Amino acid sequence: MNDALALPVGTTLDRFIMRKQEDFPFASGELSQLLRDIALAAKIVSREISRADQDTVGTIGTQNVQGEDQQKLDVIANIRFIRALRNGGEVCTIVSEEDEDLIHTGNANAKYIVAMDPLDGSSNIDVNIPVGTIFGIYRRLTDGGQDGTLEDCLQKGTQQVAAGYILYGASTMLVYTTGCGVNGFTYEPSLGEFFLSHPDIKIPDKGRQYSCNEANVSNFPLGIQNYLAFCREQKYSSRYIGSLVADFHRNLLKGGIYFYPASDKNKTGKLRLLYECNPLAFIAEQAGGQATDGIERILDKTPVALHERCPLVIGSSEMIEKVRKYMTL
Ligand SMILES: O=P(O)(O)OC[C@H]1O[C@](O)(COP(=O)(O)O)[C@@H](O)[C@@H]1O
Ligand SMILES: [Mg+2]
Ligand SMILES: [Mg+2]
Repeated sequence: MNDALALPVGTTLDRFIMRKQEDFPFASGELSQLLRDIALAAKIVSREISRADQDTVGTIGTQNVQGEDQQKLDVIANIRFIRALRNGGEVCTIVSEEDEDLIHTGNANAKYIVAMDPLDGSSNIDVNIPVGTIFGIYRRLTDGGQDGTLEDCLQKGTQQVAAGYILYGASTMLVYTTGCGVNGFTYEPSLGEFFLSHPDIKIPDKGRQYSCNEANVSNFPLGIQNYLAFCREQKYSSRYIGSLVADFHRNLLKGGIYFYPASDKNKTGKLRLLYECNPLAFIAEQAGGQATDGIERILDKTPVALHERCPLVIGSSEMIEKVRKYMTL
């Protein structure tokens, strides 16, 4: 039973989390606290992003494990989320896009693992285009008293206990699920609070927008090329911000499809299974949509490496089904 409908728009995130916890008599409050820790880090990063001065704009001269130049805000966001999760005490180990290896927080008895993309849409930071943060939360498999292990971190997306994203756009929004529907909260900086603004989000079964980097189309799988031709025939609108969180968020609210398929340039796609595809796939499905690699359900994939990539096709259910048909013709 999703009780979000019982809580009016304007309810604070804190109150919402508390109310949700009441639905789970055996809940111990640790996941609730973890969600609050994430919201705290989001408020700080939102402030950093809106500053846009020499401390936050530009590259930092280092590369991450993906070989991408790290933007200052990639590193700032990474530090801020790690610090909030460490100080919060509910997370034992973190997987981050910006760190090659596991980050152990020292909270050896903590129950949770977080996989995160601290700053998504890095190529858009310096030009004031919306960027985001993406996170997936798992319960560890191993006993407490030790750091989380690779086994704890390489769980299927179906094992997520919660997932969400923060969108740093015209306003800062936190959208998340704990497996009982999807809710969106808008940040009010002058009050320092997130307020429920989008209760019980449902993605339309069908949309008229598609998002992909068409520059790579010539070496997309034939099924995807044919689906794109279908979208054009249908006179669907092409919308591509180049920030996954922002493109996904628009499609979540209005209906539509985002895809980043495999191509000659990115043999296994570009996006990372653990901290980009799995969290957004959980949200998409909880909102009534779907997420696949073109054919297979993202959440059923068994991860084998922390930073592995996979093709992503995500959004309105009927559009994902259409892609699957084209891909299996
Ligand atoms: O520039 P491209 O190839 O279109 O890729 C854009 C995609 O890459 C990303 O920027 C990858 O995420 P990061 O910025 O976190 O590395 C997505 O947000 C976006 O959808
Ligand atoms: Mg990203
Ligand atoms: Mg990133």
